Amino acid sequence: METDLQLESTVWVGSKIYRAVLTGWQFNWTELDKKNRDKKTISVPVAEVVGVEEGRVEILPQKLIDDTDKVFTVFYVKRSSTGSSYGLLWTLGRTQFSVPSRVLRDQWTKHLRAALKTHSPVRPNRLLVFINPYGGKKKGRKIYHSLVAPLFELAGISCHVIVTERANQARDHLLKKDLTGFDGVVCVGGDGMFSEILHGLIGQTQQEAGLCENDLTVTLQPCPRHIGIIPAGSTDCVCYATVGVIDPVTSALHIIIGDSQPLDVCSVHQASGLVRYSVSLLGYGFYGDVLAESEKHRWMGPLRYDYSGTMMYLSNRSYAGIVQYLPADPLLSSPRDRTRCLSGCSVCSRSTERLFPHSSDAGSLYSSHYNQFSSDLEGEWVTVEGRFRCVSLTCMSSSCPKSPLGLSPSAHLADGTGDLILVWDTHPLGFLKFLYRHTSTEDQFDLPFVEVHRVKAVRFSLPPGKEEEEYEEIGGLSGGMDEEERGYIETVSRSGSQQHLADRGPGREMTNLQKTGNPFLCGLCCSKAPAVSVWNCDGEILPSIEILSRVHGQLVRLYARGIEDGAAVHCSEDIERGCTLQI
Ligand SMILES: Nc1ncnc2c1ncn2[C@@H]1O[C@H](COP(=O)(O)OP(=O)(O)OP(=O)(O)O)[C@@H](O)[C@H]1O
Ligand SMILES: CCCCCCCCCCCCC/C=C/[C@@H](O)[C@H](CO)NC(=O)CCCCC
Ligand SMILES: [Ca+2]
Repeated sequence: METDLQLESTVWVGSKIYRAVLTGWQFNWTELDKKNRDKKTISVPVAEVVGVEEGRVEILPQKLIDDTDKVFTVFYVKRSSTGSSYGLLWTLGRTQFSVPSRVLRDQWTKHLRAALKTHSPVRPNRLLVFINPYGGKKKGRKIYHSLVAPLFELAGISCHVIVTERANQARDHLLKKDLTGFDGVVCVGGDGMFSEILHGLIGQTQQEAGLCENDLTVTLQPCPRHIGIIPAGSTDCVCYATVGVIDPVTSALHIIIGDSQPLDVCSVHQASGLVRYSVSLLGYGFYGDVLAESEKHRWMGPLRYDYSGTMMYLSNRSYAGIVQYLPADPLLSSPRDRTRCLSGCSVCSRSTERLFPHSSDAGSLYSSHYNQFSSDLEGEWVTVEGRFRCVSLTCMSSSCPKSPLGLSPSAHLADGTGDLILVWDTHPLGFLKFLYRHTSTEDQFDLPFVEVHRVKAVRFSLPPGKEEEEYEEIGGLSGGMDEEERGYIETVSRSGSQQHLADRGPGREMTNLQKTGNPFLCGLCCSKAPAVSVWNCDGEILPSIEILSRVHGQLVRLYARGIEDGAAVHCSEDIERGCTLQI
C-alpha cells in the first residue's frame, strides 16, 4: 500500500517476518507468527528517526557499508535508563530491513526520507561547531570526531568546525562574523565554553536588534539560533541540568532531531553596565572562593574543584553583605514545592504564554514589537543584611554529577525566575550538612540557617565601610601569631584575597602551610580573614562585588528537551515484554 507519506509492506529483520507500516508520524514494524498473526510491535516516531540508508550500514563505532540492493537500514533514537531515577541515555538504534525487490527498497527509503522532511521540519541543516581542545580531560576533539561527526553526517547535517586556539575565540567569532545560513551553534566543551557561545549569541542578537545590553531595564531579544552542547568539560552542569545525563551521543541525537528547550538567563550588571550573563550559578562566598582557589590548580583537571572545595570548607569563611531581592509571583510556583522541572514542564509552558503573550511561541518573536522596557523590575524589593556563608542565584536546578538534584532541585529551566539561596553564617558542621545534602535527596533548604526565594532580580552590596576593608578580625583561633606576622598580614593587598593570609607576601620563604605541611592548621592560625569574597558567575570570577542581576525569561534555546522522567518513558529493555513500544 502506498500514498504520499504512507507505505506498508512485508519486511524481514534477520530471519523473522514483519509487517512494516509508515503512517507519516510513525514508523512501526510488527512481528508476524507463522499464521500471520500480530505478535509485538516496535514503534518509532518519525521525529526520532535519525537517518535512512540503502544497504546494510553501520555507523558507530565505525562506518561499514554493504550495499545489498534489497536491504535498507533505519537509524533512530533508542532510550535506555541510566540506573539513576532521572535522565535517559539515548543511543543510536539500528534495524536492517530486507524486502523482496530493489524497487520496494527504494520506495521505503524515499518515503521515510520524505516523512522526515515533512514531520520533522525543525531539524538543523547547517551548524557552526566550536571545539575547545583543552576543556575537561582534553578529549573534546576525539569526542567530536569519533562519536558526534559520524552521527551528524548520517543525519545529513553539514558542519563548519572550528577548533579554538584561545579563550573567547568562539564568543568573538559569534559577535563579529555573519551567521547567516547557520541554524545553530554547537560547543564541544564544558560550562565555560557554553558561556562563550551564550555571550556571543546574546550579544550578536542584541546588536542586530539595536538593543543596549548595558541597560538593565531593556527587554532583550531572544536568540533565533539554538545552542547545542556536546559535553566535554569538567562540570558540564548546563548539559546535565537540561538533558539529564552527560553523554556526547545523547546530546548529538537531541541536536539532530532539533529538540528545543528554552532557558532563562540572568544578566549581571554593575554601575557602569553589563558584566556577564549567567545560567547556572551566580555565587558569592563559598562558591566564589572555591572557584578562585581552583583556578590556581587547573593542572589537576576536574579534581581541582574537590580539592578547592575541601580547602575552602576548612577555611570556614563568612562574609558580610546586603542582599535585596524582587520576589516572583508566589502563586505560580515555589522553590520548596518539591516538584521537578522535567521534559514538557507545565510551569515552563505556562510561562511561555506569560512571557510572550502576543505570539503562539517564543520562536516567532524575532521581528516582533513587544515592549522594549520591561516591567519585570517593578514590585516590592525585600532587603536582608548579615553575614553569609554563601549567597547564590540560579536560573535552573543546576544539577550536575556531584549534585544530581542540584543547587535548587525545584527550580525551572524556563519560567522567567531564578532561585536565591541565602546561607547565613553557621557553625562548620551545619555548613557541612548543607553541602552534604546536595549529594543526596535530603532537603538542603530544611535547615534553620538556609533561606530560598524565587526571584526576578537580586542586588548585592557591601555594608558601609566594608568596601575599603581588605581583612577583618575573625577572633578566637589566632593565638599562635607573633607581632611581625600580624604586621605583615595587615599590609597585604586585596588583589590576592583568595590566598591564605599566612601564605602570602614577597620575600617570605616559608608559609605556615609549608612549615606545618597541614592546610587545616593554616586555616585556623589566622586572626583575620578576607572581608570580601568574589562572585562565581558560571565558573568565571566577576570583577565587581556590588552587582545587580535580573532574570530574562527564555532568552536562549538549547537543542534539548529537559530531563525525561525515566519512570514515565518506556525504555528499550521493555522491548522484550512484547507490547507496543515507543523506543
Ligand atoms: N583553545 C583554548 N585555549 C585556552 N582556553 C580556551 C580555549 N578554548 C576555550 N577556552 C576557554 O577554556 C575555558 C574552560 O573550558 P571548558 O568550559 O570547555 O572546560 P572546563 O573548564 O574543563 O569545564 P567546566 O566549565 O564544565 O568546568 C572556557 O572558559 C573557554 O573560554
Ligand atoms: C560533603 C560533600 C560536599 C559536596 C558539595 C557539592 C555541592 C555541589 C554543588 C554544585 C553546584 C554546581 C553549580 C554549577 C556551577 C558551574 O556554573 C561552574 C562552571 O562549571 N562550576 C563551578 O563553579 C564549580 C564549583 C564547584 C563548587 C563545589
Ligand atoms: Ca528559571
